[in-house]
Amino acid sequence: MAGFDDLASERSKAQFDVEEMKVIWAGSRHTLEVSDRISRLVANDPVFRKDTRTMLSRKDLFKNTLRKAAHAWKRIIELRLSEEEAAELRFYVDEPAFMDLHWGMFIPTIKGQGTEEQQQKWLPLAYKMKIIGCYAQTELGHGSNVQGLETTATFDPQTDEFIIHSPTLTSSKWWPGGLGKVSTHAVVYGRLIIDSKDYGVNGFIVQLRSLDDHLPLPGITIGDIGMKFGSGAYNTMDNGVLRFDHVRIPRDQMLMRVSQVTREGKLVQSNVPWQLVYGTMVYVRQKIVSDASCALSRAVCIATRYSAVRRQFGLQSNGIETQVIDYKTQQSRLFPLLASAYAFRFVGEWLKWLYMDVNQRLQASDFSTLPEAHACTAGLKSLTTSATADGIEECRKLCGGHGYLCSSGLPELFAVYIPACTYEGDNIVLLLQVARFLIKTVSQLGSGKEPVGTTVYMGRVEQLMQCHCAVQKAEDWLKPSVILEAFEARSMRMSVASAQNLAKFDNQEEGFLELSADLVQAAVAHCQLIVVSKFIEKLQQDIPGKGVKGQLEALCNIYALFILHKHLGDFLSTGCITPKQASLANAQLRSLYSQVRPNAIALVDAFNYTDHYLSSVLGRYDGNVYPKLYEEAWKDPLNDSVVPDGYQEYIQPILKQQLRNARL
Ligand SMILES: CCCCCCCCCC/C=C\CCCCC/C=C/C(=O)SCCNC(=O)CCNC(=O)[C@H](O)C(C)(C)COP(=O)(O)OP(=O)(O)OC[C@H]1O[C@@H](n2cnc3c(N)ncnc32)[C@H](O)[C@@H]1OP(=O)(O)O
Ligand SMILES: Cc1cc2nc3c(=O)[nH]c(=O)nc-3n(C[C@H](O)[C@H](O)[C@H](O)COP(=O)(O)OP(=O)(O)OC[C@H]3O[C@@H](n4cnc5c(N)ncnc54)[C@H](O)[C@@H]3O)c2cc1C
Repeated sequence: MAGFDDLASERSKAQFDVEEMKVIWAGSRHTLEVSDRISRLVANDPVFRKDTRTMLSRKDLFKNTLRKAAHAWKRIIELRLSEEEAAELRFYVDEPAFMDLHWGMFIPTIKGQGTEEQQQKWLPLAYKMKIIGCYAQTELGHGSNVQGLETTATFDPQTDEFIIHSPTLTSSKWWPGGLGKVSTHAVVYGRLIIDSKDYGVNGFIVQLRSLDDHLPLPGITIGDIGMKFGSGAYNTMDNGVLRFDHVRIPRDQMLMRVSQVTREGKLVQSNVPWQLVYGTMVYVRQKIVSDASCALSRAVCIATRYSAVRRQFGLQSNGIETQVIDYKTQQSRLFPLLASAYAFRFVGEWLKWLYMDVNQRLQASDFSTLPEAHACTAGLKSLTTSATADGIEECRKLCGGHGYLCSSGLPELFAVYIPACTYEGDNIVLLLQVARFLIKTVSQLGSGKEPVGTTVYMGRVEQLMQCHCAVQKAEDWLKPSVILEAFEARSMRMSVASAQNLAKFDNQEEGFLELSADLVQAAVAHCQLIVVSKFIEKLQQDIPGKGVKGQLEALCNIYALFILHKHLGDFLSTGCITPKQASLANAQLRSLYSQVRPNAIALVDAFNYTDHYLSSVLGRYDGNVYPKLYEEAWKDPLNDSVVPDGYQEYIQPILKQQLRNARL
């Protein structure tokens, strides 16, 4: 049987220790053990089946999600799972649901923006799921522009309460996940008004529904905002609409870590920067970067396995056609995505560390690294989600016609993933934040304030503005120092050029708007440098296992040279490399593809995904694609009857020419 033999033979060709690569991918032996155990637990539980998801009506789909969420919670309690194991279980259940927002945003917001007392009051309730919360920031009229939110929270000194109100239609909360049908509580972002004075946006804990009968509390109008892109996909989530009509909450339900309102109605600022009100977004953006490597690797795993099973043209002497993975065009589209999945994994790991480091500093009242953390999370969220969304679609095309079938798993993965380019900050809006940070850094060069963190390279501005790439032969592109210098010089020169162009404007804000398309490109260049440099740093660690390091080096070089090839215009126009060096990079890339080719299947096996998680007939571990595709087709409800419903009303009259006769 084609698929079985092909994948078995591919696996036997691997030149590295797959089990050790699994550890590298997972992050540690411990994480691998947990994710392996929990993914199998989910895969073997019939309640977590997901093969009918794309065929259910919205109501049935949603109820099924509720059933799975309740079952997941039951299993978490029964098995006494740790926080880490519970998070893995929710991940492998693989269905966007209110739980994501409760655990992923509501709880972190209370932890990050609540005082000690507020945490003590609310967190135990939330941890035990006695209340279910969501994150209600975006409104019908404003999402990106958080300072433009219109919901008001007016302090009433008579009663020691805030009055939460939606003064306009556009102030309706719109989009929050989990809000539409499930959440009992929300962190609501609104304008703090004291004595008619507007103190800007803050977070408030508001109860939305009765804990007895789930009905909305007085003054609250609430519902789901309707069907979203694709079948199944994100429609398991109840993204909601919410309006307040003078709803009163006690004063102590304003999240008061950043600023406090006293009983007398005085606003007291604590020593933490006001930007901490935006802290949950930084936390989630960091998570989204790790999630990007999961979504991309999932699509790549499907496309790689299928490319080894699928054969087209080129009869060989043994009468067998060529595996499509052997076509150079297939490799040049697929292997950069494989390399990107690994690159995003490692930059995600680093970003997690950076976030923890910033958090520890914040506890010790050191706020110095917050701007860098904001820029890195915003930029990398944008870079990785855009590349992943495009990458999933490319994987669909790599699978030819069968990739368009829901049973390939790719259409739903694409539909569920693409909003990541929008939620937690539109990707362009976020890159503009990075650009502001870069322009600020460039403007401070020479002022005595040394660039820090990921902008340290900018301290070598003179060298980077003048350096010439030393590549003379294709293999020179394999040297990490050569790659790093080219990426640093490109980023430096693009930022400096943007800053110089900006300086020509009398009004900096106007200049920023006028040059924003170029500024976005400079931000992308900086973020790509971060990804490349973190991959290179990873390779400097001790990497055990036969051949593992060699494979990762090849992937790192593929990622870097692919980006160089894709953005050749930047590298050439800034004079970082010559056209001859560009063509040597291309030759090296081709040679790297040949190096990865025999290891491709093993490199995707190292993700350690179960067939349940992949939910793809094309990506099956055993490669048994054709019989399963055939089998899946017959499961479609349209095939329940041989003659379709509607035959007599709509097909028969055409065939019998009754319709034409009626018109004549
Ligand atoms: C097949 C089935 C598969 C199923 C898979 C299921 C898997 C599920 C896995 C899901 C994974 C993740 C789940 C995600 C769920 C997502 C739910 C979505 C939630 C949301 O979207 S919540 C809403 C998010 N909203 C936004 O992000 C809004 C974006 N806008 C902003 O962030 C800001 O308004 C702004 C930054 C764009 C601008 O703000 P503004 O106040 O105008 O500020 P500026 O004037 O520009 O800046 C002022 C200074 O503040 C600094 N700053 C800005 N932001 C921050 C920050 N966050 N932290 C620190 N500092 C910040 C800025 O740099 C300026 O500083 P300066 O004065 O220059 O020094
Ligand atoms: C599936 C999904 C789940 C979500 N979940 C939540 C949730 O749980 N809680 C919550 O509060 N919100 C949630 N959101 C809302 C989400 O955070 C916002 O949609 C997002 O921040 C983008 O804001 P917007 O919709 O206002 O886009 P807009 O800002 O209106 O963007 C429209 C266009 O304008 C451009 N644009 C906007 N501003 C600028 C600028 N300054 N310069 C240049 N171009 C600009 C953008 O690039 C984009 O092309 C969710 C959204 C989705 C799609």
